[in-house]
Amino acid sequence: MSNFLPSKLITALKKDFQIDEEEFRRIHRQQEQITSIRLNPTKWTKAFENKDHIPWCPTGYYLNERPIFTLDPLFHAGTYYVQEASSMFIDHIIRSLNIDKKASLALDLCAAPGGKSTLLNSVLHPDSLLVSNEIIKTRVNVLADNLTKWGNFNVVVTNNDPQSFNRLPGFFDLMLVDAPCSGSGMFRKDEQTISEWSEETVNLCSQRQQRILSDSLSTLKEDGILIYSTCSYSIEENEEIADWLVANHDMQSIPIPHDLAWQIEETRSPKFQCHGYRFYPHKVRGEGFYVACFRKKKNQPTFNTKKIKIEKTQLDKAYLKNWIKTETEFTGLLFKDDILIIPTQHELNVKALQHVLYLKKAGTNVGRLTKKELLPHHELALSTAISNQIPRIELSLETALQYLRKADIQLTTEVKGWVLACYDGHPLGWMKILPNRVNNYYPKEWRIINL
Ligand SMILES: C[S@@+](CC[C@H](N)C(=O)[O-])C[C@H]1O[C@@H](n2cnc3c(N)ncnc32)[C@H](O)[C@@H]1O
Repeated sequence: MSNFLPSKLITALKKDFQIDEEEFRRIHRQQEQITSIRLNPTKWTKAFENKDHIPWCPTGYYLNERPIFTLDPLFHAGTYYVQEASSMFIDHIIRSLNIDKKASLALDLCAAPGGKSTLLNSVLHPDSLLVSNEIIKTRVNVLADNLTKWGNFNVVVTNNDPQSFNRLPGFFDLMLVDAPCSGSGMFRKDEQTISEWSEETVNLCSQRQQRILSDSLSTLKEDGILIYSTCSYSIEENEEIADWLVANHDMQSIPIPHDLAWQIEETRSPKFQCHGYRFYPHKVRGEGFYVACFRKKKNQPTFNTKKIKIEKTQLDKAYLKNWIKTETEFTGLLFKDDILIIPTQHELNVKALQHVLYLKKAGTNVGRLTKKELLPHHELALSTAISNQIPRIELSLETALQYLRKADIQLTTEVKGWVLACYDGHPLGWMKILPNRVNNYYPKEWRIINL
């Protein structure tokens, strides 16, 4: 593969960053596949104990081989996310800037499929609200599904153009822009990115990155933090964007303290000496990645939430008490016939978002009220807010896979009615146990096929 690495990129990397060409080519020749996962702290599993830790992320682990994740029920239960190791450095950034110490309103602007959103959702303070946005309609479903599996209800998924966030000036404390890029950092994982790489693509990506940022930066509060990242090696998409942010948007670069033994390269941008962090696969156990942090110094008028009307919800909370953990502070909203729960302290924020954006998902969908009963939603089964009083049935690996294929299940049990199908203690979804059969309520569109 290394012979095909674009020579123009290598020449630029040698000139601008003095990379070791031999080592860079050698690592691309090796075709080593690094597999890494990040555990969900609210759905802890011991299945990966004794694996190597990713040094910059306490919940990140390297696996020795790549299992078929689709055949692992714990994957479907949301106990971990398969994520490239370098990008887990965002966990370290949040902790070293103490962003996790207090509740924040956070926006992940380019969020699908949800790797960094699930990370933010875990590392931010639990009283935070995360808004995960994806512009491309066909990619929003996978983002919403991954956040549903992750299980927290302090999340909203939106499907909007970055420009739409101008309608919420000065709203967010934290904004992550993991921008679409030329993808050279993924050369080892995806050979197609090599043939698609050109200087022209790099320049187009750089223009698009500027457009995305200038279209949306007004939504960040004064003194709010911007984390900007790409999986590109090109200076035009990284350090030059950092300079452009300082020159045009009053952003101030923030250094990130880190352990030198991690072999992450700290760079300085050509004009304003902005701090940036580069991950090279011949130096770290991970793929190519760039990240930089900024504080917004510009005076920024803020969105007036007083404009938002809160209508009294008609929901009788007592009706939900058997389904939701007693300690959960939630507000129930009626959306069409479904009941959604969101954290009480974010009711106004969710209403503000609903006012100006297209919401694909808000909080946890608990289910639908029929005349006779609550028909529980799949989101509730995977939610960390679900009551511990709901009956659970532990399935063997074989039966769990049958369940996930939405096949018929045979069970011998005294329990009747709505039951959580569990694997290794973690809910996978609903079953309804009737006198003569078990109804499998795993969503059709989620079922495992062809395996
Ligand atoms: C690098 S990927 C994001 C990966 C994601 N943050 C994660 O960790 O799983 C970039 C995302 O930006 C989206 N995107 C593409 N063009 C965009 C645009 N013009 N404005 C905003 N987002 C865009 C892509 O659809 C893609 O989902």
